[in-house]
Amino acid sequence: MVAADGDRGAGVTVRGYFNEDLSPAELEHRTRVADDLTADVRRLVSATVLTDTDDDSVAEARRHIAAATAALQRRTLDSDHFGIRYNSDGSRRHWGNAMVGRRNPIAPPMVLHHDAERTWAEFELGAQYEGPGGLVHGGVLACVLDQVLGSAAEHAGAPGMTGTLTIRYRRATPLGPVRAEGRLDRVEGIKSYATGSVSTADGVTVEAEGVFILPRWARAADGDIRTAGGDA
Ligand SMILES: CCCCCCCC/C=C\CCCCCCCC(=O)SCCNC(=O)CCNC(=O)[C@H](O)C(C)(C)COP(=O)(O)OP(=O)(O)OC[C@H]1O[C@@H](n2cnc3c(N)ncnc32)[C@H](O)[C@@H]1OP(=O)(O)O
Repeated sequence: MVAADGDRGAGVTVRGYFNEDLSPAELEHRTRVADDLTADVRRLVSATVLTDTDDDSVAEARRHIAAATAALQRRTLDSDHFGIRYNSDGSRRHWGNAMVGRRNPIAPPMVLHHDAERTWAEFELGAQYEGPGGLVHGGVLACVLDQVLGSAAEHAGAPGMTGTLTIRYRRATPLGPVRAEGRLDRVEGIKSYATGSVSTADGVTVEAEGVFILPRWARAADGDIRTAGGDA
């Protein structure tokens, strides 16, 4: 495994990977704490968008939020990002990820499932993801598809950074439950080609194609990161 933010030699620096061996009990504990906290903050974000209460109640809420922020900041990570934290057995935590991070209230969250052919997630895009009135923001849908297609490529053993993502918005996507899915279509050397879609109960609303490229620094990493195991 590569070292945290380490120099890989030959000038190759990999940011954002932290070896942090956690026991199963500690990992289970941290997972529960993270899930509860993140769910609370997600409710707060949604309530912020949808509140129609009086000024005194807003002022009261703001005092509580300031106190909650101060409590969380009593001790913080040594880095300015969560990164990819991994155990030596290869299991990884992407808890800061904007789409799937379990410690990130910005993430919808999408829980990804995989089978031999596809990666998919079924989840809710609520009021905080609005673009046009009552509809999901197109950039959010691009984010969702970036993640699902990228994860499909990664899960199929051909990970890469997004080189090109092409999105076709076929119909508007109403806020509410959606399904996103992606699959790896083919691999050409360091480039993985994936396709996928977002759909609602009424059918496909968005289609996407992505080219995911194994970056130079990962090619130099002797497959260390590429061969890492599953997510926690
Ligand atoms: C185990 C290893 C892990 C590897 C890393 C995986 C990380 C992800 C893992 C898991 C994914 C989970 C899901 C994640 C989902 C979200 C992903 C994101 O949000 S990623 C952030 C947004 N994307 C960027 O920030 C990229 C910024 N761009 C770059 O870093 C480089 O430009 C990069 C890596 C795309 C290519 O740079 P070069 O230096 O490695 O490669 P050169 O030598 O320039 O090009 C190689 C080949 O690729 C083509 N190419 C280059 N850029 C292209 C592009 N944008 N589109 C299409 N082809 C491109 C070139 O024409 C060349 O092709 P020819 O060999 O000549 O056939």
